[in-house]
Amino acid sequence: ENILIKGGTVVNADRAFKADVVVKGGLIEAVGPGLKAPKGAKVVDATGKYVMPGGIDPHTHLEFPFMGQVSNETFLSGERAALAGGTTFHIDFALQWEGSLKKGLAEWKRKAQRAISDYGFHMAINKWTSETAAEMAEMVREGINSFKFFMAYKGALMVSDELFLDGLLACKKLGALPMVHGENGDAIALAQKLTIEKGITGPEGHSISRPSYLEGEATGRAVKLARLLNVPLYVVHVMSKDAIEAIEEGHRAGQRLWGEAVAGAISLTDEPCWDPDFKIAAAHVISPPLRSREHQTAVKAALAGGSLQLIGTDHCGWNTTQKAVGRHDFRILPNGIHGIEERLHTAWEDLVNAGLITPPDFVRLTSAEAAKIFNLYPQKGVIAAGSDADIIVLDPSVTHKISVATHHSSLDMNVFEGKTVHGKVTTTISRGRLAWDGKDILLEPGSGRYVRMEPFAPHVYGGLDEQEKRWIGERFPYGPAPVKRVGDKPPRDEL
Ligand SMILES: NC(=O)NCCC(=O)O
Ligand SMILES: [Zn+2]
Repeated sequence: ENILIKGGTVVNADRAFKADVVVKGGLIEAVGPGLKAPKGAKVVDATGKYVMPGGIDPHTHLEFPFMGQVSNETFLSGERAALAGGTTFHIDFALQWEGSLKKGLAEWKRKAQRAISDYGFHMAINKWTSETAAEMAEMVREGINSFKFFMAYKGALMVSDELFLDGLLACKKLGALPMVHGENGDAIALAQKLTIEKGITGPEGHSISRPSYLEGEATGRAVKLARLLNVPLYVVHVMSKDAIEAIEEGHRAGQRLWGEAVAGAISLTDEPCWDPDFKIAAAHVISPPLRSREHQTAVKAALAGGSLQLIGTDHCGWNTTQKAVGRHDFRILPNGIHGIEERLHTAWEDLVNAGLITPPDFVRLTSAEAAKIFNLYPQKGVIAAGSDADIIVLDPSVTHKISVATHHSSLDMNVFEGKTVHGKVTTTISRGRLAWDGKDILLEPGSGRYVRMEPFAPHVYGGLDEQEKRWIGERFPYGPAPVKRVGDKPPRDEL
């Protein structure tokens, strides 16, 4: 498909400028003023609109097997929702399967057979076997450059500090990025038991038993363990002031450290978890939990100020019947909320329209930074000649209300129900294909593509070797050489 996008304002992470964009053969062919339409090209009129790189969602769980069920949102329905909301690439979390990473990857490739957009995988590790380090290397050869470790979910996905440390070292050797879910799983398991014993069994018990300081504690621990080994670290779904402070402390210590906010934490609070209607309360259960307005304000300030660097969703879509399993015990209520379709619209409303960030900041937070971290830049995350033609057109003058009645997700609830947003994605182009025309999704099931992500992303690992060669003392306790003391005999090989 050849496409000319005419008359818009192109927004990249560094600047916004008036330009046309020509798309040919799945790539952006040219960006500049007064471009001519190639033969047979569709013309998209972007006058008065923003032309931006498609959204990259670094955190999704489609068809996620978790807490005894499989989340309802599939690759097909989830990507339809994503494209309608302007997200053209997402990274889904494959899980180690029966102890094997290879089996996990095969299982997630099977799930993605009906995909329609570009996607990639992270791999989560929860067991360390004699095969794990070798399998991690094999995953990197397969195009996975990030591994996730859960400090929460005791008895299921939770890892010990020992496993996490092994994982950090293995990641560093491979040039892969470790990711961490920071919540203290042991303490939460006990707090859950005590909450149930008090007679609190509903969704509010989920929030009560997961206080923000347990998120802060685990995030701080993860940050310090990464500091000990000098390994870059990515903290997923930061929900609290406490976790932000732990990340800021790591930044002050000079660590390579990224913090991800999720759409829900920017636009929602935990108040609905106390709603008398179980359906509404249950729909808002996610881990770490949504929090009070004070924490929401801190998350937005951290995105505006630079302590958090990107926005994902943690999209994990459960239907009300699936959530209903936890009606009398929040410990078995499937955790997770959605956002893959809403993320760009809600972030535009609550960050750009609210005057907290500029349109280029928006592109950095929703697309460019993720592309850099996961080593896809400038293939993705920028409107430039030679880049993948993953493009959105956003009309800032269109107002709409988010609703289950109009969303494209397969879910029967919407946690953003009734929210009015100013600005709408009217066109989405996925790898040069017109994917969304403001009314319909135009792509065929199975036309999606797995995208490899190579290790040693310059944005993450660039210069680390040189840094370590030069470090002495506290920040690099293993070198550069032991102190030679008076009276010590030289080692044998020096005699
Ligand atoms: N976040 C959540 O509640 N569900 C998905 C699993 C995870 O990311 O922790
Ligand atoms: Zn997640």
